[in-house]
Amino acid sequence: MIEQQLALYLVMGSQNCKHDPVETLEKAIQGGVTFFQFREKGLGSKIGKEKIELGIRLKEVCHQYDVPFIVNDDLELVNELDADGLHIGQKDGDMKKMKDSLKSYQMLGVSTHNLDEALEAKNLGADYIGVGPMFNTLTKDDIEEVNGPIVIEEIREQLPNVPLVGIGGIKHHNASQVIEAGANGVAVISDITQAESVKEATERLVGKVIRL
Ligand SMILES: Cc1ncc(COP(=O)(O)OP(=O)(O)O)c(N)n1
Ligand SMILES: Cc1ncsc1CCOP(=O)(O)O
Ligand SMILES: [Mg+2]
Repeated sequence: MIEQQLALYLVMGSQNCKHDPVETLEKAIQGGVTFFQFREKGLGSKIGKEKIELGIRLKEVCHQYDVPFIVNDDLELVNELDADGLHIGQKDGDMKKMKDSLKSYQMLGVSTHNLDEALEAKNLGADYIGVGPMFNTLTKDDIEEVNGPIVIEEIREQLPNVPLVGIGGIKHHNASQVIEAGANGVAVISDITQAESVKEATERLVGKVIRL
């Protein structure tokens, strides 16, 4: 189930959006987004009450279309919004503690950059693993080295059944490389959030990630 849901994963905060964030999410879901992460972070992002209010509206949109609503980094916000899960990176705290703090219906996603981190994340009970950066990106300024879809191939060889998603610099013209390497899906920010037509940009990506 989660393997199919990960097909087209939108990661987004208001700071990423060319248009209104709630509209952006709705159009993206109508275009084919299947999984969502609220990542309100960095320059221009909302904080405090405004962040919570935006989270509430984005979760409503997700649930209207049966799309899981995941929160980036912040366990407190997961609880406040009763999100469907938490996504954490290697520097976001004790993975085991985070996993244990979640409710049984909440998923844990973990960011990794190589096979060793993926094996550790799997052992600690990650429900899915993000791998990146696949390609160069200007969206996140503290990215690790770009090693490309080959890292997905290495992880897939050792972990044939783990739900995997690639992230970083993924656009409609390179998304199929990530899927062919063995990912269940791609996670995207700017190719969708910066598009003039969010729905059309999403539809272009769908064509590259759905296995026929
Ligand atoms: C699906 C997915 N994969 C990777 C990341 C990156 O997480 P992290 O390294 O913790 O960086 P931030 O996103 O917190 O800046 C992600 N968010 N989602
Ligand atoms: C959150 C994150 N984690 C690794 S790269 C990245 C940014 C992805 O953004 P884009 O899809 O615009 O390259
Ligand atoms: Mg993080």
